[in-house]
Amino acid sequence: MLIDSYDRVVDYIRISVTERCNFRCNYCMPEKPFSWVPKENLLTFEELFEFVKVCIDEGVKKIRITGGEPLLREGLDTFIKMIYDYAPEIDLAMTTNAFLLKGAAQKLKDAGLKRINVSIDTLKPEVARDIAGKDVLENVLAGVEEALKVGLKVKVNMVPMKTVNAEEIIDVLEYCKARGMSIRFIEYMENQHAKAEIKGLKSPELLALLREKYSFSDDGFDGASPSHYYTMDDGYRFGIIEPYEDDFCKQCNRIRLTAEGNLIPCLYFDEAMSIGEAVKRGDIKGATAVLKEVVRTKPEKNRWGGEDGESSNRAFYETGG
Ligand SMILES: Nc1nc2c(ncn2[C@@H]2O[C@H](COP(=O)(O)OP(=O)(O)OP(=O)(O)O)[C@@H](O)[C@H]2O)c(=O)[nH]1
Ligand SMILES: C[S@@+](CC[C@H](N)C(=O)[O-])C[C@H]1O[C@@H](n2cnc3c(N)ncnc32)[C@H](O)[C@@H]1O
Ligand code: SF4
Ligand code: SF4
Repeated sequence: MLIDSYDRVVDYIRISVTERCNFRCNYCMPEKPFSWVPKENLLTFEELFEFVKVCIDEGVKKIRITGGEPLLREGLDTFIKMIYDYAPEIDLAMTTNAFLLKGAAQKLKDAGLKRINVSIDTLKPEVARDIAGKDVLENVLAGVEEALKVGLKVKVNMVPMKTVNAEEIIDVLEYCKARGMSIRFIEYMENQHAKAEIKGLKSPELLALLREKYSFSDDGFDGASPSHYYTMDDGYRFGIIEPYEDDFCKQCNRIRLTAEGNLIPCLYFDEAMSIGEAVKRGDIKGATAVLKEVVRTKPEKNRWGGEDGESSNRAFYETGG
């Protein structure tokens, strides 16, 4: 079992399979990402799988495939099937922008993927174009319908931003509710890659807007999720993720792996250790030692808040969110 120095069990790994993306969301990526990881530095799915087996053998129970946009990586369904065949009980999930999902959903479901989290920031085509840098909404919504049709569980993530999509939070919530999908509003995190003018909506502002229409109770946190949950009178549940907070860090159960094999102990921490070289030369013992060291050095909580709050140079599209 992987236990960190604060007695937290680490049983969730988020694996970014590419940092590339077919969107340029202005809160996540600069218009021209400067340096993509060269293809030869990426871990192949076979190499990744060798490491995934170690993680599962060490007690990992939840694996999330993310990116960049994971659906851009060819052969993803084969990778998912490798994991599923090795450990069918794993909570195998993916976070995606859904642009390519319509054509991929059935294959992914057949391969063993259980659920997906989709980013939907707006239901207006022109707003989606402004955020993502191209016309994306039609494909995204078609992808979501297909995922539901093939039986994947779907959650939605929305980043509410002032003067961009704040007025749509009820519409997006209702869209999700009508389809039985839970929604989590993610507070915008400032970062050096995002468009400078963006101003995110903070949780109290969001709650005030939602209270104008609904009444709901505060359920607090649920397990290890960073999301704070609320239940409306009719039983529908929505969440708010305040990544700057650290009250959910006590339950933290996760580490992150980038596409080139950097293992990150905490979101937005600059520290990372590479398993890439060890895995590439077939040194699984070496990779396991790095995994254990990363878990051992996992910090108690993030360092964003407070007077000496820090930020990271690493972008969401590199860490996988
Ligand atoms: N501060 C902080 N924020 C996180 C962490 N994990 C996820 N988030 C935030 O939540 C967003 C959405 O995460 P998802 O990719 O949907 O994954 P998840 O929340 O683990 O999903 P579930 O397994 O469905 O609960 C991320 O982009 C982050 O903004 C974390 O460990 N710390
Ligand atoms: C980096 S994306 C990767 C997966 C996929 N491309 C997607 O968009 O779902 C993962 C999550 O990070 C969130 N994200 C990206 N930049 C963010 C920011 N600056 N603040 C808050 N959330 C952000 C996205 O909304 C998305 O839900
Ligand atoms: S949020 Fe996801 S879809 Fe948007 S640019 Fe970042 S990685 Fe791509
Ligand atoms: S901020 Fe770091 S310690 Fe806190 S939940 Fe996220 S990864 Fe875990």
